[in-house]
Parts: sequence; structure tokens; C-alpha cells
Amino acid sequence: MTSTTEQPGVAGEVRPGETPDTVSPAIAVSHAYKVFGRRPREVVKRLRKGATREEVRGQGTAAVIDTSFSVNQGEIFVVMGLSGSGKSTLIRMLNGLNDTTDGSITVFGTEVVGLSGQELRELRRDRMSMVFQHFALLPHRSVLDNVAYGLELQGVAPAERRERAQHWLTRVGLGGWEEHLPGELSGGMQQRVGIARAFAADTDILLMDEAFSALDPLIRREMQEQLVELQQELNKTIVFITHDLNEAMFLGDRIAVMRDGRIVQVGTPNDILTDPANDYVAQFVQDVDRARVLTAGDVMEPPRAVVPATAGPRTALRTMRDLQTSACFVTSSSRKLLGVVRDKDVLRQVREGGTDITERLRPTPSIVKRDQYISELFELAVESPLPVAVTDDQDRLIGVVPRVTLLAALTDLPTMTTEIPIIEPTPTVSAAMISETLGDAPESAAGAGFAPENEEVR
Ligand SMILES: Nc1ncnc2c1ncn2[C@@H]1O[C@H](COP(=O)(O)OP(=O)(O)OP(=O)(O)O)[C@@H](O)[C@H]1O
Repeated sequence: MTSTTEQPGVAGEVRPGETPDTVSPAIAVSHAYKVFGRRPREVVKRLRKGATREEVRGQGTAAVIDTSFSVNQGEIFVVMGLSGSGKSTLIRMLNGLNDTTDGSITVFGTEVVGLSGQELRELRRDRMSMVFQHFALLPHRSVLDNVAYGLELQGVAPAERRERAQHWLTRVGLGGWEEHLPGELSGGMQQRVGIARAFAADTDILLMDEAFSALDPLIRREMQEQLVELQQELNKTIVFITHDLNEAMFLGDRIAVMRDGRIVQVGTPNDILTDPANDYVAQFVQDVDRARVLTAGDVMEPPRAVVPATAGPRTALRTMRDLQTSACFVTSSSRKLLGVVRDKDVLRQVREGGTDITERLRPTPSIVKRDQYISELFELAVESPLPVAVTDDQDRLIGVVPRVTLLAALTDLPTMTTEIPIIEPTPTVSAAMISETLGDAPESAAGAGFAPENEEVR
């Protein structure tokens, strides 16, 4: 499990494969508090001593309480939580739009808490752009000038800023709208202008506060996909606020779940879904569209019905009989998936005295990669009698997704409902007939091994 309920002092969490020594976070937040009210520091003291948000309410609103987390360079970090949980306050603390009552926030190693107004403006101009839920466009400037606005603040020359703004308008699908005023555009189009403006400013960090919430579902989906695409292309660090769990799961490399001003869990979408830290998170995720969060790699099982190409037909047949299945994957010596053999074909081959199963090889009906969402597997699973094969970049068979696993993944049920695993597809030839052909007694499934090839030709 890689998810954490962030612990005090644990600011530099890193992703698998990275080491703390080689990666410095883009943003590190440590024990940060934000209290609205007349005596905020007093409230922090009481919170530190264990007072609850409710208990201090008379003195002020504790919007963000003892929050520690870090955002790695190049990741999409989503902050999710119900309305009022403190998400907007938190994201605005990162760029100084809200001051921080207590604690530390660093951006690329520079402490943000305590910077002057001028320094904060520079930070927002040069390092962190923000996309707001309600666009925040300048109503009397053209669409093009709105997109170029950040560049203007950065002092970029007019010709270059027009060119860059034009480029980004085209990227977000608004070519041709340059000279219009924002008010002439639909909500979805205005949001695209906001996004183009943020990307045009070319800051390393993008802060997005409910940036897609005003969009209708189809456009919203499109924008989510476009954001992921742009992020992969440009390797920006993105902090994205949403109260929509499916959006969080789709976008987030990691997700922080907030409740009543505190972060209650940080983890990958898979961690949050399969290993919620508490009942609150569990309730939150119960309605999530699991098919669009879990990948083939998350749910795949070790392939059982597999024989190497060097195994003869007798071995293949014995394997299928013992596993009570009618098909078997065939792999090369380097575990590359070559295809499948069927029980009927192999039975015939044994009777005919054949020795090379690759002569009876059929193409594998469905093959996916480990990072494909299981929503993409259903059609394949319906069309194919065999479990969906999962291969790596070198086409090696690394797992299978049987239909039962796919269905169980949707509801978080265990896949094993009986003691004996059912291996798809069911036999088309009886075990007795196979045993008679092989001239031996059935072995237990657990004992199914590969006989050396010289046994095959006896
Ligand atoms: N300027 C302010 N003055 C006083 N209280 C505030 C201010 N801004 C936010 N709050 C309070 O802080 C708490 C957290 O609000 P915040 O807007 O950060 O939550 P949120 O999770 O972003 O909610 P939403 O999704 O509704 O925007 C709320 O109780 C809110 O009323």
C-alpha cells in the first residue's frame, strides 16, 4: 500500500520508482493552518491542544488544520472533499491569495509564507498560474488578449505574446474566436480561454480550482482528457481541486481527501478505492465508476493455463484437462505470448502423432496492456471465450483477466467464490476422452506440470 494519512513531518512523499534523494517536491506543505476570524493565532493554539473545529467556532473558522503533504514535480495532485472541507482555502494558500496562519509552504524550495505582496505577485506571475471555476476573464479585453494577459505581465513582447496566445487558443479548440469578447462565448468556451491563458503563461505549476465544474458533462470529459494529454506532453505540476470523485480518480496521479479542514488520506486512485483510510473515504468512493479507475494491471490474475511452445501436445492436453479448460496460452522461451491452442485441435494432433503445438496455434482473441482501464475490457471479454490476456511492452504474458474477475472488480467482491477456480473457457472435450487418448489417469490441477518433450514422443 502506498497511501498515507499524511503524518506530521512527512512532507516529501515520492512516487514508486523515485527516491527522496533524487526528487525534490514542487510544493511542500508542512503543518499548515488557516483560520478566518479575529484571533486566528489563538485558535491555532487551541487546535494544537486538541480542540475541534466546532469547539473553536466562536473564535473563528478553522478552514485548514495541520495539513502536511507534498506535490511531486510533473504530477497531477487532486484535492477532493465535500463543500466546505477547505479545498479552495488550501489551494489559495499555495499561491498566497490566502495568507497562511501557521506552518510552512515551500514552492520549489522557496518559503511562501511571509512573502510580501510584490513577491507573491511575482510568484503567481512566473511560477504558478491559476484557473478558476468562474473563469475570471477580463470582460472588456478580447479573447486573444485574455490569453496573452499573463505574458503581458511577464513583459513578453507583443508579437511573441500574440503568437503564443494564438497557439494556445488553437490547442483548446478556439481558433477563430480571437477577437471576440468573453461575454460572447459559452461557459465551456470561456473555461477553455482560462485554460489557454494558464498554459500560455508557461509556469511550472498550474493551480486549478474546480476548473471544470461549470461545464456540461460531455465537454467536461473532453477537457479532462485534454488536460491529461497536455500534462503528459508538457510535464507541468498540477494541483486540481474538485468535489467530483470520478473526476479526481480520472485525473489524479495522487489524491488528497479533505474533511473538515484536515487531509484524511493521500494515495493513488487505486489506493483510495481499494484501501480507504476510514469510513468517510469509503463512503465517498462507494459510487465511483470503478471501471474507469481500475486498470487491467490492477485486477489481473496470474495466468494458469499456459504452456511453453516447446511443450508437446500431450502436455498441453494434460494441462487443459487438469485445469478443466478448453484453451491454453502458448508462450515462447522468453515468455512472449505466441497464441492459444484449443483442446479439440490438440486432441486431434495427439491422435495423429504430431509433436509441435505451434502448428495448431490460433491467434490470441484479446490482448491488452496493463494500464488499460477495465471499462475497455468488457467488449473484449464478451467477444472472447478466453480470459483477456495482459502483456507487457515486450509482448510477454504477465496476467489474465477472466470475465468473473472483471465483474467482481466492479463491485469489490472477492473473485474466488468457490474453492476451485473456474478457468475459462470450459472444456469442449471430456476429461475421460483426453485421459483415454493420453493413456493416463487424470492428475490434480495443482500437480499439472510440463512433461519433458521426450516423454511426448514416447
Ligand atoms: N474569506 C472567508 N472568510 C471566512 N470564512 C471563510 C472564508 N473563505 C472560506 N471560509 C470558510 O472556510 C471553510 C472552508 O471553505 P472552502 O471554500 O475552503 O471549502 P471548499 O472545500 O473549497 O468548499 P466549496 O467546494 O464549497 O468551495 C468554510 O467553512 C468556509 O465558510
